[in-house]
Amino acid sequence: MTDQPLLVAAKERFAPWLIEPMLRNRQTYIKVAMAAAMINLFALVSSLFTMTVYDRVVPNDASSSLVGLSIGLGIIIIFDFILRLLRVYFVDIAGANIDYEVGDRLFAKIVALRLDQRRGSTGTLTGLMRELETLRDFFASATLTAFIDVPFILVTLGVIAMLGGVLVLLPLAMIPLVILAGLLTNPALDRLSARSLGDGLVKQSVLVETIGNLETVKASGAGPMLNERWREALNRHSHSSLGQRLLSSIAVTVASSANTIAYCGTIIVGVGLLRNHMITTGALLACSVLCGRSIAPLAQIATLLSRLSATRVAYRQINALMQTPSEGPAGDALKPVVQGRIELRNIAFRYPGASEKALDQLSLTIAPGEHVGFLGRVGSGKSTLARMVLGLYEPTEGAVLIDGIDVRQFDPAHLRHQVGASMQDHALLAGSVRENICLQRAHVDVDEMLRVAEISGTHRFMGQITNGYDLRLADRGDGLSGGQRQSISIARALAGRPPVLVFDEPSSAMDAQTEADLIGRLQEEIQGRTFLLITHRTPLLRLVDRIILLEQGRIAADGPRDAMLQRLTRGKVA
Ligand SMILES: Nc1ncnc2c1ncn2[C@@H]1O[C@H](COP(=O)(O)OP(=O)(O)OP(=O)(O)O)[C@@H](O)[C@H]1O
Repeated sequence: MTDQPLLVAAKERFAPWLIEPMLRNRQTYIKVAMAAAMINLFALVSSLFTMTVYDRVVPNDASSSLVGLSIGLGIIIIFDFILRLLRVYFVDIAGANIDYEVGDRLFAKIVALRLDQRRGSTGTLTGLMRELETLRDFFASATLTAFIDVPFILVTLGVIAMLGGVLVLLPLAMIPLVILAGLLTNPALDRLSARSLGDGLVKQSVLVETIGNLETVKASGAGPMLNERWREALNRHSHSSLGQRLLSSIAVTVASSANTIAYCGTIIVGVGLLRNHMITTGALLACSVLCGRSIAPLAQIATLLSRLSATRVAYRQINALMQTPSEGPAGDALKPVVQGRIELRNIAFRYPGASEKALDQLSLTIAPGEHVGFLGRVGSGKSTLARMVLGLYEPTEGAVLIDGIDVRQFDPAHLRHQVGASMQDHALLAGSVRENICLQRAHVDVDEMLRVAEISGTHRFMGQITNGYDLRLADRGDGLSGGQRQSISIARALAGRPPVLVFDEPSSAMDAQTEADLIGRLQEEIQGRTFLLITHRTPLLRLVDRIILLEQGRIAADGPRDAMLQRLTRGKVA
C-alpha cells in the first residue's frame, strides 16, 4: 500500500452507484418538483394580490373585496407553508435513501477492495467515506429545488413585461451578470474544492494514525513529530478552505447585489413610468416584488454551484474508489468443497511500490492433510506466502492453486471459510469476545464456539474475566493482553473446522506453559487438515511433519521435520 492520496479524477459523468439510487427515488423528486412549481405559482399570485389591492381596492375603497382577497391569500399562504415543509421533507427522504444506498455500496467496495490496488492510507480512506456527507448534503438540500425554479424565471419575467413593459429590462440585464459571475468563478472553485478535499484527507490521515496508535505514539515519544504534521495539515487545509469559501461567496454576493440593483432600478424607472401614466401604482409594486423573485433563484443557483463544485470533487474521488478492481473473478466465482491440496506454481510477487520482489520463482506442493512449517529470517517472505494462499494478494507471476483451482477463481468469502487464518497482528474487532469468535457465521454456533475456545485456551481465561464471552472489546481488541488476543484469534480461525489452516506466529505472545498446552490440544484438532505454520519458535514445530526454509522469497530447503531440524541446528542450511 502506498500513501499517495486517492485523488484520481474519474471522468465518467454519472456512475451506476449514484444514478441507480437516484432513479429509484425519482418518484420522491417528482413530488419535490411539483411542490416547487406550486410554490412558484403562489409567489406570482401574491404579487398580483398587491397589484389588485393598490389598483382596485384602494381607489374604490372596496373593503368587502379586500376581505375576500385576504381570505383567498390566507388560504394560499397556508398551502404555501405546507408545500414548503413537504418539499424539505421529500428532499430529505430522497437524500437519506441515496445516502444509505451509496454508503452501503461504498462500504461493500472497501471490504472487497483488492489489497494490491488499495491507494491511500487508512485515514485517507476514512476521510473519503466522510465525503459521502458532501454528496448527501447536496442531494438532501432544499436549495436543490432552485433548478426547478429556473424555468419560472421566464414566467416571472413574462408577467413583469405584461404589467410593467420596459421594467422587465432591469432584471433581464442583471441575469447575465449573475450567470457570468458563476461561470467565471466555477473552474477556479473546482480546483480549490479538489485541493481542499486533498488537504482534508491528509489531515484525516494524521488524525486516524495518531488516535489509532495512541499508546505507541505516547510510549515512543512520537507526539511532537505528529503534532508538527498535524499543524502543517491544519494550516494547508484552512488555507485551501478559506480560498474556496471566499471564491464561492463572490457569485452569491454578485447575485445579491444584482437583486438590489434590479429592485431599486425598477422603483426609479417605475416612478418615471408612473408619472407618465404608463403603469399603475399596483403594477409598479407588483413588478418590484416580482423583480426580486426573478433573480432569487439565480442567487440560490450560485450557492448551489459552489456546493456542486465540492460535490463533484467528492463524487470523482468516490467514483475512482468504486472503479478500483474488487477481489474475485470477473465471471462466476467458484465455491468448491476443499480437500486441502495446495500448490504454488512458480510464483513471484512484488508489493505495490516495492523495489524488491517479496517472493520469487517459488514452487511447492502441499498434500491434503499435510502439516508444513515455514521458517526463515525476518522479511524472507513467510507472511507474504500465507497472504497468497488466502488470496489477499494476487501473485505477479505464476498461480496459487487449491485442489487444482486457481484461488483467483474462488469466491473470496468462500475461500476464507475454507482457509482458517490466524495472522501475525492478531487484530480483533470492537464487540464482544463471542462476536469475535463467531463473526456471525451461520455454521459457528455456541457449541462450536465453546469447542474452539477450549482448544485455543480462550475458555481458561474467560472464566476469570467479568462478563466472560460477553466482554466488550474496544477497537482492535484493546482490553485484553497480547496472549489473550492471540488465543481468541486462534479460536476464530479454528471455528467451523475449515479444511485448511494458516497460522502465522500463533503463540509469539504466549508463555511457555500456555504454548505447550496449546500445542497439545492443536495436535488432535489439526488431524486430517492441511496446516501451514509460520513460526520462529521451535516447540511449535512439533505440530508439523515437514519444514520449508525461505530465504529472500525463495525456497532454500525443504524436507521432513526432524531431518531439517538436524540440518538447521548443525548450521548446514541457512
Ligand atoms: N504491506 C507491505 N507492503 C510492502 N512491502 C511489504 C509489505 N509487507 C511485507 N513487505 C515486504 O515483503 C518482504 C517479505 O515480508 P514478509 O512479511 O512476508 O516477511 P516474513 O518472512 O513474514 O517476516 P517476519 O518473520 O518478520 O514476519 C519484506 O521485505 C517486507 O519489507
